[in-house]
Amino acid sequence: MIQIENLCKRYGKLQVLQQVSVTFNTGKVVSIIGPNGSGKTTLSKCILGMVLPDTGDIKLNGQSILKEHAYRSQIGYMPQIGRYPENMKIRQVFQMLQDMRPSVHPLDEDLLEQYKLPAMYDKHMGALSGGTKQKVSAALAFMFNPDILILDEPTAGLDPLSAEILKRKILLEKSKGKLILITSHIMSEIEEVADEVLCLVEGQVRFNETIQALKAQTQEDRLSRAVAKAMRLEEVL
Ligand SMILES: Nc1ncnc2c1ncn2[C@@H]1O[C@H](COP(=O)(O)OP(=O)(O)OP(=O)(O)O)[C@@H](O)[C@H]1O
Repeated sequence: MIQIENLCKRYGKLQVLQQVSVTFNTGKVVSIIGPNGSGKTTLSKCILGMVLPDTGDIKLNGQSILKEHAYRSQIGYMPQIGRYPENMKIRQVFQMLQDMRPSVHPLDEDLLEQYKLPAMYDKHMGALSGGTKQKVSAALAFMFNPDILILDEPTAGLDPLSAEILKRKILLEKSKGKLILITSHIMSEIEEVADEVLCLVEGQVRFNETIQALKAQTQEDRLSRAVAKAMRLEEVL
C-alpha cells in the first residue's frame, strides 16, 4: 500500500503538485490521468525517489520512503522514454541489471520471451526502433518481480499485438496481488486494465474513483465520456 500525504512540489515559480493526498492499495491497477503537464510523471517520480517533494510524505506499507533507498527494489519502473547507453547491446543491458540485482530468483522472463528479445540480443540499443526500446523497458520493469509497478504511458509506440501482450501481463500481475500505477491518455486502454482512476489537474487531485463509481456518478457508460463529465468538460462534447 502507498499512502501519499499532502505532497507538494514546485519547480521555480511553477507549483507542479499541490497538497496531493491519495492511497493506492495492493491488488489494484490505478490509472493516473490528466492534461499534459498536470503532474502525473512528477508524482510517479516522487514515489520512485527520483524527485524529492518540497513538503508532504509518501509511505510504503506504513513506512516513510523519503530519504530511504532500499524500498526501490520493490518497484518496477517503465519510463515514458527509456534512455540507455547507445553502444550497449540488449544482452549487455539485461546482464548489467541482473548483475546489480543478484538476489532476485527466479527472474520473470515472460515479456522477454513474448517479445522475442533474445533473438535481438546482439543489436545495439542505439539501433533499436522506438517500439523495440519500449519492449526492453517493459521486460526490465517486470523482470525482478516487484510488488509495485509504475508504468508511464506503457503502450505508447507499441504495435497492437505488443500492446495486447503488455495489457495481459498487467492483468496477470494484478491477479497476483501487485499494485500497478499506469499513466495513460488512452481511455479505452484504461477501461480494459484499470480498477481506479486518479485525475490530476494543475497538480491537484480532481477526482480519485473506481471506474464503476465514476460511470455511475456521471451516468455515462463510456469511460471517456465519464471522465470528460467529471472534469466538467461535458459542455464541449
Ligand atoms: N525537472 C523539471 N524542471 C522544471 N520543470 C519541470 C521539471 N519536470 C517537470 N517540470 C514541469 O512540471 C510540470 C508537470 O510535468 P509532468 O511531467 O509531471 O506532467 P505530466 O502530467 O506527466 O505531463 P504529460 O501528460 O505531458 O506527460 C510541467 O509543466 C513540466 O514542464
